Order: sequence, then C-alpha cells, then structure tokens
Amino acid sequence: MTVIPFHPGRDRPQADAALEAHIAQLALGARLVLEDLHLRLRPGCWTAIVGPNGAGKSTLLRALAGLQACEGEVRLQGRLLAQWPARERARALAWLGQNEAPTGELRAGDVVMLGRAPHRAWLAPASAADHAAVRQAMEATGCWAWRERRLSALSGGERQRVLLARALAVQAVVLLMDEPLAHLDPPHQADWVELVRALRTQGTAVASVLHELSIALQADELIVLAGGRLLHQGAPGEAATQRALQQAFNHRLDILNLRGRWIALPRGVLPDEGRADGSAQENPR
Ligand SMILES: Nc1ncnc2c1ncn2[C@@H]1O[C@H](COP(=O)(O)OP(=O)(O)OP(=O)(O)O)[C@@H](O)[C@H]1O
Repeated sequence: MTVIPFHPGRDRPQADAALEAHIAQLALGARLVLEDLHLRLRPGCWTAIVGPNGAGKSTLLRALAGLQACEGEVRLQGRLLAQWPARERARALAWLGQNEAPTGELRAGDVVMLGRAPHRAWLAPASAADHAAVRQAMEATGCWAWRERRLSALSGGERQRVLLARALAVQAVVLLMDEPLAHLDPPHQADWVELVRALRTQGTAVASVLHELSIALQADELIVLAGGRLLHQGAPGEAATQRALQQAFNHRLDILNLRGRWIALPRGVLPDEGRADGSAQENPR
C-alpha cells in the first residue's frame, strides 16, 4: 500500500472518525476502479453506500476492510489499518461480504462462532462470553432455532441471516456489510434496519452497500458513488445528497417525501398521476 501525503487542514485525520479513507487510486488489473475518494464513518452512525452497478461500491468496502490494497490510506480509529495487529483489527472491524459462499458443511452455530475467533487464543475452547455473544447474535437475526442445521441446507435468506449473525458476534466497533439485504424478505429487511439502529445507539459505526434506495435513505448518511468517484457524502434529506443520487442514476429516480421520510423509486414505476396525488412530494429544494 502506498501512503499518500495528507494535506494539512484539508485531510487531517478526524478525531471523531471510526474509519477514515483517503484513496488516491485503486486499480483492479489494468482497470482504474476508484479515484480520489475521501470519506469517513463516524461512531454511532449508519452510512449507506449507494450507486449504480459497477460504480465501485463493493471494491470500496473491501478497501475499507483492508481486503483490497489501494494507493492511499485507511485509518481505523485514527491508526493506519496496516499498523493494527491482525487479531486486534479483526476484533475492531467486522465484515459481511457479498454472496459469501457457505462455509462447507458447518452447522449454523459453528459458522456464527467463527465470528468469535479474534476473541480467542489459538485452539482455545469457546468461553461463556463467546457462547453468549453467539446466542445473542443469532437471536437478533432470528436464526437461533437453526443452530444445529448445516449452512448448506439453508435457503439463501436463512443463510444470509446466519452470516449476518457471524458478523454481529464479533461485537466490533465498525461493521461493514456488502448487500446485507440480499435474499431477505421485506419483514426481515425491516428487522435488519431495526438491528442497525440498535447497533448505532451502542456507538457502532455501520456501513452498508445497498441497492434498496428507500432503505438506504433511512440511514444517517449516504455515500453516493458513480464511476469510481464519490459524488457526495451527506444526510438523506440534503438537497446535495439527492442531487448526487439523481446524477448517479441518470435522473431516473423519483425521490419522494412520505410522512417526513425519504424514499426513492425507479422513475416510471409510479404512474405520473400517482406522484401528483399529494400523498408524496419530491424534495422542493
Ligand atoms: N477483478 C477485477 N478485475 C478488473 N475489473 C474488475 C474486477 N472486479 C471488478 N471489476 C470492475 O470494477 C468496477 C467496480 O466493481 P464493483 O464490484 O466494486 O462495483 P459495484 O458498485 O459493487 O457494482 P454492483 O452494484 O454491480 O455490485 C466494475 O466496473 C467491475 O467491472
């Protein structure tokens, strides 16, 4: 990883950032995927990363997790990721990847226990605290009842809830999730939002790549990416955030206010008269 110099005053590490990234460039093979990107995740804040297909969202999340090298630097609680001892870092930063392959024939409970590995000495048996964390995480995602079932025998949505429980069981200060709602039905999507809100009140910095824009708009902040560049980081209600969303998605969104909350639908889904009936209004700013 090449370290780029900070520009004093502009790029000073933020005291309140749980995770902060200054990515000058990130290339995959010959392809430049991310460029000139500065962002921060704050403790107790849920940040949704959005943008069109191929914008670089998953690549960015992997760089934030230290899974993908970049030209630039990523700081976890002010300290360069590379300077963290591996075990300590794995306790502080938890990760839920996109389309993670089922871990062989492991039982769901064993998979979630993997999230406790950074808390345990090599080959040490699980402690009472480990078992309690696993149970708490599995109850939170509604999968405790399947703890004896093999991951390979679960449906896509059931498996996703087990993998989410594994990430929760780490009890990290930063939780990064790539498309956590994949395979989840609407009630379980709502449960996920409730879970994230609970983590937020505990001070966790949560970042999630989301394609479900109406759910992303319930986050505290949005990071809008397009073409490997950060168009904007800001609150969902900010006019600048919504302009960035429209720009990223080629102005093919209807962003509407519904009972004081923002939602977004692909333009064309709602008939025009539906949008004009006064039940929902676009941001006037
Ligand atoms: N291994 C690779 N080698 C070269 N280019 C890659 C590689 N992996 C991904 N890319 C390219 O990098 C860009 C960003 O990919 P990424 O998966 O980060 O996008 P994304 O925003 O998460 O997309 P999606 O919404 O479709 O999941 C894409 O143009 C993709 O084709």
